Amino acid sequence: MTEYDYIVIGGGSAGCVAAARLVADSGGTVLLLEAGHSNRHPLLDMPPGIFKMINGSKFMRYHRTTPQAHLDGRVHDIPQGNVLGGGSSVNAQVYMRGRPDDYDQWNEILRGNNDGVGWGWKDVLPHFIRVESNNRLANDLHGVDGPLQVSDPGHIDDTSRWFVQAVQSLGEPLNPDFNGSTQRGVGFYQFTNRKGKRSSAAYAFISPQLKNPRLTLKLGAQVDQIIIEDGRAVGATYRDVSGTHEVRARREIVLAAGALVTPKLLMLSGIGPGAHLTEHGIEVKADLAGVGQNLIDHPEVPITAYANGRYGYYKQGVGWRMIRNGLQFKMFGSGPVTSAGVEAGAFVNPDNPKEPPSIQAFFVPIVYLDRDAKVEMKDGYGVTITTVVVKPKSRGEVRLASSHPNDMPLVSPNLLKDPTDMAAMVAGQRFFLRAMEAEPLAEHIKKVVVPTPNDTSDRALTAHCKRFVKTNYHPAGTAKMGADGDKMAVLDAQMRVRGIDGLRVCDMSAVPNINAGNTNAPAMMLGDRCADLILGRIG
Ligand SMILES: Cc1cc2nc3c(=O)[nH]c(=O)nc-3n(C[C@H](O)[C@H](O)[C@H](O)COP(=O)(O)OP(=O)(O)OC[C@H]3O[C@@H](n4cnc5c(N)ncnc54)[C@H](O)[C@@H]3O)c2cc1C
Repeated sequence: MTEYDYIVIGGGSAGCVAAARLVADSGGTVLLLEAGHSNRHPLLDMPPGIFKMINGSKFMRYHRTTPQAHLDGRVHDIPQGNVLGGGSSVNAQVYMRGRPDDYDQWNEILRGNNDGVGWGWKDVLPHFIRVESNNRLANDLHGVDGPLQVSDPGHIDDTSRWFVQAVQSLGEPLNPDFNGSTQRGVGFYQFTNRKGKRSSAAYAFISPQLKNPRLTLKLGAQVDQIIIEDGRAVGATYRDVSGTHEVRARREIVLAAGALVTPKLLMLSGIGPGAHLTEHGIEVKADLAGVGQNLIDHPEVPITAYANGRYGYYKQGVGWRMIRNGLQFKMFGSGPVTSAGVEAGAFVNPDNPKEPPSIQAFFVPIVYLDRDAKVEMKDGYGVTITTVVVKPKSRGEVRLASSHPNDMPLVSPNLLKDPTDMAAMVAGQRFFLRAMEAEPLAEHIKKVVVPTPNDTSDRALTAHCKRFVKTNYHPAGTAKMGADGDKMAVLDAQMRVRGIDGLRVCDMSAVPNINAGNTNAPAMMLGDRCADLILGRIG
């Protein structure tokens, strides 16, 4: 049987960062087990490749929700990365951290019994900075020499500029840095790519370590279980094309299989709600009621419109336009191939602009609906604004379908179930329907088709949201850190699984609450911090 000092399970955004740091700084050996494919593929490298993959690709694992009663029984997809780099290899690359108060809230939750480990903004900011290499911003909030390439969009479509101007005409300020001193406003996002190439966790963190003899990377290695002996995590079993293997960890195991699979693996290993495990014939090693609970995701609802001219990215990825764009990129390193397909966005609070933003918006220069949106729409030139509730109150859960590792977990995200989330989303939809009617965007719009703009009553917009709400791809919180007195806490402030030695969780499962914004950068921060905790460099 093979032994390593550390085993990292899941080579996604957090797992790659943690593994790379442990290889570089611990002096020990590290085994990184990743179930998915290699990240070396042109579609993954190209910033807009996501739009070719989102509706069907081997690089994604398509989780399905259970029927959502509050959405009239609808079932929707939750795609997650199935590739080295995880979400960071397939995502839309928007670089976002959230707000300082997101992390100060975690700190409050953990205050009192945190072993001196702070989780406030001042504690996490150094990790964001260390990871980052920004191509425009250099100040006390941004890093310029980290491994992760963060850049302004390589190409900006005219429609994105019209959107930014339209939202300003509604009274929102232009924001040059959504990760700066204030989140509110409209502007152009920054992205985890550079010069037309994605900067995933795989490229930024693992590639530089590939020749390091202390790193062993196994792809296509699906972990089935963590081996627990006498209350300590000592190894894992995984399967690949050559069969089933058992590996051992001398020091620690770090679990980072993502917020939907991490709780499944904990439960398959006997760590979770006792009654639920017993129901599936699994021996209980640690009765932790919180495993799989507290599932948080950002709900997203589209507004789509046809354009009255040949605007946006429709057909830019097929036929002669694809050849022209490819040539432009090869010869000059510019053009649509350098855009992630999303360039502009906004953070607003339609109910009270003086309060922190409640809604994030993404402007997409195509007609864009997910594969499970059951609506007949003709192809054509157009644009989409998706609105996202940034601090949702709804909570869902992940449970086991069976004790068989091949079965996907049962996922119930309960998006928009809490009435305050629905009210925020309806207000967001109403606000951005106005943006579609504001100049200079309005003069290029032929017709808004989803939702029907003729009826913006609460009743009609609520029905629209129930019909179209889907994931913004940010599941989180299913193995949360929490204080000693919190019966639902799975991890302590050092990301250690309560009641089990030698096991930490460092992916988006670990967060007590979701940050107000996209989640790739926070996942990388968690991976970096977990490595520091293991190395004894915090607290
Ligand atoms: C389509 C899409 C678009 C997104 N867009 C953005 C965006 O623009 N900006 C942003 O900031 N965030 C975005 N996100 C979200 C962000 O990428 C994720 O929140 C982040 O990558 C999560 O990191 P993680 O480490 O928690 O999990 P992941 O990155 O999902 O890593 C989990 C890893 O574990 C592996 N794994 C799973 N099961 C097993 C197993 N049994 N054994 C071994 N390995 C296993 C998976 O293959 C995966 O590589 C997007 C996500 C998706 C899917």
